[in-house]
Amino acid sequence: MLIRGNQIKTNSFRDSKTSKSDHSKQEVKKQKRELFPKLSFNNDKAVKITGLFLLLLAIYFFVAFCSYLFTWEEDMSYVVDANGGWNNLFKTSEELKSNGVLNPDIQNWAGKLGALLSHQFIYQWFGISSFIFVFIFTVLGYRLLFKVTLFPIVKTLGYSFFLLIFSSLFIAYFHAYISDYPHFLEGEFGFYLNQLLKAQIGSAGVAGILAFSALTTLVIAYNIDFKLPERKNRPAEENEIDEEINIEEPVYQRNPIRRTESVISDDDEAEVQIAPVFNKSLENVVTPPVGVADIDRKSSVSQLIPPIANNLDNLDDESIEEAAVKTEFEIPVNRKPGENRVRESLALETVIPDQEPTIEDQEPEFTVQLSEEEAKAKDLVEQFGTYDPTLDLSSYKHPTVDLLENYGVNKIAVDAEELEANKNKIVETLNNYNIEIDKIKATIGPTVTLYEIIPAPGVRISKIKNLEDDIALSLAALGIRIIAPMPGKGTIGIEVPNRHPEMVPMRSIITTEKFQKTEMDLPIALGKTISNEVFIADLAKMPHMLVAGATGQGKSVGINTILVSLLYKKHPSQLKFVLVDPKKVELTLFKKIERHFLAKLPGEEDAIITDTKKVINTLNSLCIEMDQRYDLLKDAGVRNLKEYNTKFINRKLNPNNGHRFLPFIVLVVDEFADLMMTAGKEVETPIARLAQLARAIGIHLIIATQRPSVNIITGTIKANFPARLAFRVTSKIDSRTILDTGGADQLIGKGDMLLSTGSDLIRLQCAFVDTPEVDNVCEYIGEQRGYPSAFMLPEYVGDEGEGGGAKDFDPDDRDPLFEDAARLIVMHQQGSTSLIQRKLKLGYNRAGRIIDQLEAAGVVGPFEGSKAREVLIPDDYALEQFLDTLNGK
Ligand SMILES: Nc1ncnc2c1ncn2[C@@H]1O[C@H](COP(=O)(O)OP(=O)(O)OP(=O)(O)O)[C@@H](O)[C@H]1O
Repeated sequence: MLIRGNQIKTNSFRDSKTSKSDHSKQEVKKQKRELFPKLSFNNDKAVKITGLFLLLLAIYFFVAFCSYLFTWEEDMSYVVDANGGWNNLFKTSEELKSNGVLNPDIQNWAGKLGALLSHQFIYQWFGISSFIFVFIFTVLGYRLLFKVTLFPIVKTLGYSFFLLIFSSLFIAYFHAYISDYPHFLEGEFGFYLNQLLKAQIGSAGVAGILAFSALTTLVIAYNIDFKLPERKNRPAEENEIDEEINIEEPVYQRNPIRRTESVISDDDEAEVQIAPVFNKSLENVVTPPVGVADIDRKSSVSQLIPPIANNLDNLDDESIEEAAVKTEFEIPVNRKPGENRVRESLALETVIPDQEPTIEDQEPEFTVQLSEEEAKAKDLVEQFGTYDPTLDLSSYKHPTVDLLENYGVNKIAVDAEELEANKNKIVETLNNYNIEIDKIKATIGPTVTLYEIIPAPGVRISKIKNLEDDIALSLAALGIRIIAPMPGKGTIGIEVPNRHPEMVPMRSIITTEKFQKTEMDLPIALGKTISNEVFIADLAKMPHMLVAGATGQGKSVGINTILVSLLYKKHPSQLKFVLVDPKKVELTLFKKIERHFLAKLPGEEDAIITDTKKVINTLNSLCIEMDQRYDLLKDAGVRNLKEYNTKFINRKLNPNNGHRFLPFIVLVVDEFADLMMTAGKEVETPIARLAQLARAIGIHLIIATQRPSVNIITGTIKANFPARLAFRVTSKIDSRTILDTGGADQLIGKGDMLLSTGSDLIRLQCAFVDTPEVDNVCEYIGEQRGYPSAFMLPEYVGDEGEGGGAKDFDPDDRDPLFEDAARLIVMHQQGSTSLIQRKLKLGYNRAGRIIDQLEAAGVVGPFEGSKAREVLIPDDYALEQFLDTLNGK
C-alpha cells in the first residue's frame, strides 16, 4: 500500500491535501456558481443559447417572409407608416381602427410582429433578397449550436452582403422596365438606388455596374478564366495537349500492347510515359485522346475498391477469430496439485484506428499563397479529383476469407496436469543446481508454454544463464529454450513445448480485427506469439527479410503465408512481386496472378524466374528500377516512396516528365543457396546493393535459404538484412549464422520460428496456409480482369563477357542520342537520368540506358543514391575531344 501511495502523485490527488477552510471556500463558491450561472460570452451555454435563438429567428423570419408574399395586401394598412407603422404593435383593435387601419386582424402567419418585420425588410429595405437574412441566421445559428460550419462564416457574411445589395438593385433595374408593380420585389432600397444611379449614369451605366460587380465577385470567388471564344475553335495547340495529358491517368503499367496503341510520339519509350492508360479490349471503352474521358470513366465506375474489411461480412460469427486469447496461469510453487489456483483471463485485442483530429474552430480564416505549381495541381485535383491508381482495375475484388480453410476452432489444449508436471520438473531441476524459486508463471501459447521464473532473492541470473545447457538437458525435452533474463522483466523464461501443439490457421489471423484494420503499408501476418497474440509485421519497415530453416520445418509455408497476407491487403496497382524459385516447384502456384501482381523482364515468357542467368538479369533490372526511382524521387523533391506517391496522387507530378505511380516491389527468392552456389558474386552484388538502398523507394527483399551457412549468408548480405526469420535449423552454428545467437536449433519445427528484428527476438508460431488454399486465393484473383501483361521491369542487357555488367562499353553499340546526352550533361554539369529524359524527350528506360553507357564511357561517375552522378568531364571542349577519340576508334 505504501508503494501505491508513493506512486500516485497526480494533480487530482493534490486536492485531497487542501485544508478544510479551502474546502468551505470552495463550497461557497460552488453554491454561488449554481445560483448565478455565468453568462460571459466565452461561456459555452451562452453560445448555445445564442445559436438556438438565431435558428429560431431564421425560422420566424422565413415564416413571416413567406407569409408576406401572400398576405402583404391585406396587412398593408396595418404596417404603413401613415397609419402608425411600428407604433401599431401594441395597440388594440379599437385604437387601430381609430388610426385608420382597415383590417386590424393581421393575416401574416407570424402575427403582428411578423407583418411589421417583413414589411420593414421586404418592402422598405431589400425586397425578396431579404430571404438572405434567413440564410445568414441559419448558418450562424448552426455554427453556434451544433458547432457545424455549413459555410465559412466570414465569407458567407461578405458574399451575403454583396448579394443583398446586388440582387436588390438587379431586380429593381429590370423591374423598372416591366410594370408599375409595388416594389416589394426589390424593396425601397433597391428601387431608390436604381433611380439614383439611373439619374446619374443612365440605364446603360447601371447595367455596366451590375455586370462589373457580378464578374468581379465571380473572379474573387472562383478565379474564373476569361477565354476569347475564337480560341476554343482553333485546333488545340501543343501546350494545351500537354496540359490535357497531365490530367490523364498516367501509365504505371508498362507493357508492349499499350505501346503499339499509342500514337503520340515516335519514340516508343516516350509513349509509355504519356499514352492513355486504358486498353480498349480490356475496358470496353474507347479512350478519347484527351483527359475528358477520365471524368466520365471516373463517374461511371465505382471509385473505390471495397475495403477488405467488407470481407468480414462473409464470415459467420464463430469464424471471426477474436484477436488474441491470452491465457496466463500462476502456479504457486509450494502447493500440492489439488490446491492450485488457476486464473484465466480473456483479453480481446482490438486495434482502434487513430481518429482524425477534427478541427472544430475554423475561424479565423486565412488563405495560404500557393506556388504556381501547387495552384496548378490544386486546380487539376479540383477538376478531376485525386489520381486513383486502382482505377485501371476498379472492379478488382480482394480475396474473400472463405477461400481459406477453417481448421476448426483452435483452442488451447494444455491441461492443468501437464502444467503441473512441467512445473515440478523445472523446480526440481533448478533445485538440483541450488537455484531456489519464488514463483513461476505460465503463459500458454499455441505450441509452447512459457514458464517465467522469479528466482529467490540472492540468486544470480548469470548463474542460471551459465547453466542454460545443463538445465535444458535435465529437462530433456525437444524445443526447450531458456531466456535468461527475459528482456524488460526481472524473470527467467523457459519455453517448453506443449504435448498437443495447436496449428494456427491463416484464416484465423486474416479474420482478426487487427489484420483487417491494420494501416501498415505491407502487413504480413506471420502468426501468433508465445502469449497467443496475433503478430503482424510491416515488411515496409523491416525493410528486408532473411528466412532460413532446415528442410521440412515450414519455410515454404512461411513464404506462402507472407505472400497470401499481402494478397489479402493490397490492390494489384499497389504491389508487384518478383518471384525467384530455383527449385521450380514452390512458387508455381502464383503463376495465375501474373497479370495482377507479378513483375517480369520484357520479353520473358515466365514471370516466375527459375533460371540462374535470368535471375541475374532480373536483379540488375531491379537495380535499374531502383536508380530510376531514386531519380524520380529526387526530381520530385521527396525522400521516400510514400511521399512520392502522395504527391503523384495529388497531381503535383507531371507524367510527361516521367513520373508515374510507383507500386511496392517485393522480391522473393525461395532458395538463395542454389543461386549463391551457381552465380556467387553476380547475385550477391545486386542483392546487397538493393538491400542497402532500396528501403526508401519501396523495393523489399525476402530471401530464403535451407542452408544458412556463412558462404551463403555472407557478411555483406547479413549486414543489410536486419530482420531475420529462423525456422528450425540443424545446428547451433546455423542458428548463430542466421540469428547471431542460438535458439533456432531448439525449435520444434512445423512453423515454430524465431523472428529477430535487430534488437528483439520473438518466438512465433507461423500461420499455416496449405497449398490448396494458396491455389484458391490465386485462382480467385487470376479469374478477375487483370492488366494486359505482367508489370514490366526495366530492360537489362546482360553482360557479354567476363566481369561485365553495365560497365562494359562498346563504342559501336552506343545509343544514337549518346553524344547529345553527353553534351547536355557536361553543359549542365549534372549527371541525372531525368535531365536526359526531359531535355531529349526520352522514356525512362532509354534515358537510363544512356546514363549507363555514359558511366561506362567515363563521362559520369557511378550512381550515388539520391545525389546526382558526378560529371567527370569538365567542359564542352574536353568533351568534344573525348568524343572525337571515341569516334576515331
Ligand atoms: N505453420 C505451420 N503449422 C503447422 N504445420 C506446419 C506449418 N508449417 C509447416 N508445417 C508442416 O510442415 C510441413 C513442411 O513444411 P514446408 O513444406 O513449409 O517445409 P520447408 O521448410 O519449406 O521444406 P522444404 O525446404 O523441403 O521445402 C508441412 O507440410 C506441414 O505439414
